[in-house]
Amino acid sequence: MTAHPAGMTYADYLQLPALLGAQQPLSDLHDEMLFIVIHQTKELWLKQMLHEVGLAIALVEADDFAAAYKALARVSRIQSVMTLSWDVLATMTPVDYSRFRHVLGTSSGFQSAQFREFEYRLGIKDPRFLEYQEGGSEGAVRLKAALDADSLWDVADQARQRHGADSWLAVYQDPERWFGLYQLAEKLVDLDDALAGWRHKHLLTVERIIGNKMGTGGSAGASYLASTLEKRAFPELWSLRTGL
Ligand code: HEM
Ligand SMILES: N[C@@H](CC(=O)c1ccccc1NC=O)C(=O)O
Repeated sequence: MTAHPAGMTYADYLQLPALLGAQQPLSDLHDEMLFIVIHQTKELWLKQMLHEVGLAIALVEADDFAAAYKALARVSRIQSVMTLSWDVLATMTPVDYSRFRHVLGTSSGFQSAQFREFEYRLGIKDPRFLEYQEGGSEGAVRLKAALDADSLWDVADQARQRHGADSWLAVYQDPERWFGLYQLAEKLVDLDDALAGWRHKHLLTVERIIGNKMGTGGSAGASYLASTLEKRAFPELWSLRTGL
């Protein structure tokens, strides 16, 4: 219900009845609440990061680099918070988790449409992950749109060409000349760096909590997650460094 601003309360504005009514553990075990809260928080932060990345893409297309840096700097700060939150989850012991893990069934992080949309919007586009979404669902529709749209990498690379820089290597060889592009590229590296840091903490936390058990989503578990550590949204910005 939307209240008139004069009668607006904290709970109305933040829709707390809906938000705080959405934690419904399926077991009566204490730690399942933590598991739900961590994951819901992560989905909220992903929502905010997608909001910022969408803005950054439009700003880079409009050649407003300074405003784009601001949105991207916010994304990397949110990524830091997400990476730190693994330490909260790691207070859950293997036995605590194993007691309610069965309620999860075959659900898993593979099905996080927003995580995949974030990867797609940056430029990590593996269409196989579309299969994990239920056909016609909001997640599936958004994910398909993200797969087809220009990514942050696409628009950054178009900006480089528009400004007449021969290559990203040339930008890094003369950062003063290409200052706007150089700063933009370093913001992209910050995002990729933070994403790899998040993946690494996920792997360590998983090893700590389930060892080498298989994942509920059907993967081999820790060894699958280890294979994702090599993923980069902006591989060219990493490889060019060898030539500097
Ligand atoms: C006890 C805690 C957790 C365990 C044991 C765990 C385990 C796993 C495993 C084994 C996978 C591979 C898919 C599968 O076979 O299930 C996976 C994927 C994933 N998990 Fe977790 N996870 C945990 C917590 C989290 C949390 C807190 C988040 C988010 C903040 C998360 C996000 C994801 C994402 C996004 C994927 C897909 C990764 C990719 O394909 O690159 N997981 N997780
Ligand atoms: N894949 C995890 C389960 C899991 O973590 C999960 C289950 C349901 C909702 C979110 C989850 N988080 C990320 O994988 C496991 O194998 O135990």
